[in-house]
Amino acid sequence: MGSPMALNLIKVGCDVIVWNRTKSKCDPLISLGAKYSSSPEEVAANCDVTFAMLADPESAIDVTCGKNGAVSGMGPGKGYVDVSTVDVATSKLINEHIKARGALFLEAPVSGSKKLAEDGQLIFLTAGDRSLYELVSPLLDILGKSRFYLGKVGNGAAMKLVVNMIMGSMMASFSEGILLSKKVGLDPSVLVEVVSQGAISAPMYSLKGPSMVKSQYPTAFPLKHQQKKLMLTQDLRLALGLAESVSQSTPIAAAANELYKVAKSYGLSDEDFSAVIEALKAKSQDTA
Ligand SMILES: NC(=O)C1=CN([C@@H]2O[C@H](COP(=O)(O)OP(=O)(O)OC[C@H]3O[C@@H](n4cnc5c(N)ncnc54)[C@H](OP(=O)(O)O)[C@@H]3O)[C@@H](O)[C@H]2O)C=CC1
Ligand SMILES: O=CC(=O)O
Repeated sequence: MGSPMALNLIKVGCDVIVWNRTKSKCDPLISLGAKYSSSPEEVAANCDVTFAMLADPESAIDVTCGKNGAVSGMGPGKGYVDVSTVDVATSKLINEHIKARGALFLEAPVSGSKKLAEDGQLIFLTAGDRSLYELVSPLLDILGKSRFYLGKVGNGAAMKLVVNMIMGSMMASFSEGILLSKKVGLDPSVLVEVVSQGAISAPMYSLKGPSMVKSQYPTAFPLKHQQKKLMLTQDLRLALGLAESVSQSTPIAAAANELYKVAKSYGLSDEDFSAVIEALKAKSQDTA
């Protein structure tokens, strides 16, 4: 997600300095004009505004607050925008560390997949320092199609987790429908078409349904990332934690989460999250 976002900034002529743990992934950006710094600290020291796009809460904290982390390069007049998906507590922790250096902080997780990042069509769910939000709005408008300012730090993270919780449950339910339609002798491709025309139509169903019917799961939002955690399961887990923290019952999301865990155990971590349907196929065979 970070690469296409940086690329879009380079394309419009922004001065971009990049860092990534695996440096080779910066090379295409460097060849297109980005400069490279050897640590998050150096990036932050050399930039007015630093964007972070990291896998999960652990890496977001490490890259910000760890050794040679971005915090060490921050200071008054600078801003830190974390666009990673993290939980509320992580975002608040990062905010505290950035603020302690006299800098501004904005959390800005994104809704949208790799293709939407490439196309500059992300949706930003921001919260934190309003003045930083206003300062970076022109950049967010290059990277995305809409932006929401949601108030105090934590609200952006919470909104992102709620959205992905709904998405995870929707995909699990859609998978059940595809398999049930097939089992009762219907053509699941027709089901996808019917759904696309009605009140429950969703771009996600129209986009992923045709390949799910063919048991293909071209990866857009991976079931997992390199660290062997399920990306969506991570988001569902964080969303369930959020619900728990306010005693909100979320039985549908909890059931969906179990399915994603089964999908992982079937070795589907590298596939798109729509591969959760395979977990249901396997379950049906188990009980046949
Ligand atoms: N993919 C998607 O469709 C969407 C993803 N998101 C969110 O965006 C974020 C990034 O996702 P995505 O780009 O797909 O994930 P990737 O796995 O492709 O990228 C993760 C990034 O985090 C870095 N990273 C991971 N662990 C560490 C660590 N311990 N220290 C330093 N760097 C680390 C990786 O570095 P390295 O290259 O060295 O491994 C890489 O740059 C996640 O929070 C995800 O939930 C949000 C919306 C959509
Ligand atoms: O986080 C994933 C997305 O599609 O949004």
